[in-house]
Amino acid sequence: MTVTVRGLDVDLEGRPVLRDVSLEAPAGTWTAVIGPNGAGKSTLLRAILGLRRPRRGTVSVAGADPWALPPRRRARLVAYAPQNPNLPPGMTVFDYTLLGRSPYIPHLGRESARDRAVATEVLERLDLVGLAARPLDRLSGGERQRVVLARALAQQAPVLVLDEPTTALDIGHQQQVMELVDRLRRDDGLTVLTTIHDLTLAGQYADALVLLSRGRVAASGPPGEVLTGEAVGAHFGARVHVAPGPDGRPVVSLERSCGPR
Ligand SMILES: Nc1ncnc2c1ncn2[C@@H]1O[C@H](COP(=O)(O)OP(=O)(O)OP(=O)(O)O)[C@@H](O)[C@H]1O
Repeated sequence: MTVTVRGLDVDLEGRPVLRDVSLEAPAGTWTAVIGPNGAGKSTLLRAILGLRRPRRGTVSVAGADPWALPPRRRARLVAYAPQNPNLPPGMTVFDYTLLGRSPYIPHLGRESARDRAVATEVLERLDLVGLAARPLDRLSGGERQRVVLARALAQQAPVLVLDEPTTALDIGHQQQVMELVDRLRRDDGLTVLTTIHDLTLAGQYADALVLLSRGRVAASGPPGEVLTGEAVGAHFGARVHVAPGPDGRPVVSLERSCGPR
């Protein structure tokens, strides 16, 4: 399902946070929104989720305005793994994952065997089965992050929105999560939108990058075009070396200044 944003302005507490932002994420593609802290990346995702009302411009998910959709219909269309979710202490990993099935469970009804099977399968795919009975407040940071992703995947929505999905993960789990999302994108045609600070990881997995800077799109397109040393220098204030990796996608490394030892 295609996600389209056109000429979006969002204000928060009377301050402009997004200005004239446009992007198009065709069905079955992965778009990564990158940019420095405070650039407006999470706000853009929240506008796409229908959680922030634009001052101007439009958002369309599969032709629908997410702001206007009833929450259950919206949740069947778009799944979201936030950066800092509210995790009810005491709730188990399995029950939290099962919350992803809420849009399919009738009001005052109970989850079905299929809902439980979907939750179990997602936990298996994320290496979390051994933690299924563990309360959320007794997990490591990386385990918590994978559980939040598990809940979003259990939602089985055609659009997956992930806000910084790998920040707390070790390199093995980063690869596991990125590969899993990429497989779902290819096999089930999911449209993936993610913010991500690791520019090399963004360039490796995304079909397109959108570089946000001070609330505006500074560049967008294939990773090799967006991730240049000049752009990273200008918008992140970082000195980096960008070179094509083995697969031709850009690898971004920090350049250390050569001072006296
Ligand atoms: N609820 C809010 N009310 C007012 N201002 C907000 C609110 N949430 C975020 N902002 C401001 O909006 C701007 C964009 O924030 P946002 O969280 O979208 O940035 P970001 O690019 O995701 O940053 P980061 O990389 O640090 O997560 C920031 O200046 C932030 O202080």
